Amino acid sequence: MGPQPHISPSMLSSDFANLAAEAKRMVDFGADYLHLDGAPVVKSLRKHTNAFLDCHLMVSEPEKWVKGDAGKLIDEIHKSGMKAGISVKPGTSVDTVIPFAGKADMILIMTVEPGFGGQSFMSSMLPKVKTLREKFPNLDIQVDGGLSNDNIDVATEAGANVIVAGTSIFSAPSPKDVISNFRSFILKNVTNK
Ligand SMILES: O=C(CO)[C@@H](O)[C@H](O)COP(=O)(O)O
Repeated sequence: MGPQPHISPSMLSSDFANLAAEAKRMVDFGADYLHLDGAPVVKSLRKHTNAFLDCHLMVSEPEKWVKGDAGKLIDEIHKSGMKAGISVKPGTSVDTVIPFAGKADMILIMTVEPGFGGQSFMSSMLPKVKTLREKFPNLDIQVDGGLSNDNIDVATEAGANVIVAGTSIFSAPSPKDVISNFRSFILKNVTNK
């Protein structure tokens, strides 16, 4: 059996004035993780929802600011009791994260330029996912940006098992159905492949 499904609604698309309630609603709909951009949001949410907040500290673009020492940074994050992930933006080659994939708990392949929700999914990023999945059959591989029922098939066929989605979940008539659909594609194309 391969990596388990993890659906992670992006709270960037939630009602910020009711963040804790929104988070609880997503968990009730079946979310496994909550995706939060920015430390202040994490801090505020922790006050209310400690029980189900699974925190990954994502190291973005490691080669640009850690100068090749992302491995040490991952060790420090682990020592502090958190999981550590690494993310790569669309313009960055997947080769930059391969050296750290055995150490990191998760690799995030951005499928939009980071910044805001509602952008179009970049299918041209899927070869990066495929490369990682071929090399690391048990790795948690996350995709983030423009994910919806229209592209969950190709994203999971490439090997993604952690799905971040804002617009498609929060604007759906039934967020629960979207989360459940994402999960069934991951199970079929990754976990039970
Ligand atoms: O961090 C980001 C964008 O920078 C994402 O987490 C978005 O929030 C995803 O939103 P959708 O593309 O699913 O609307």
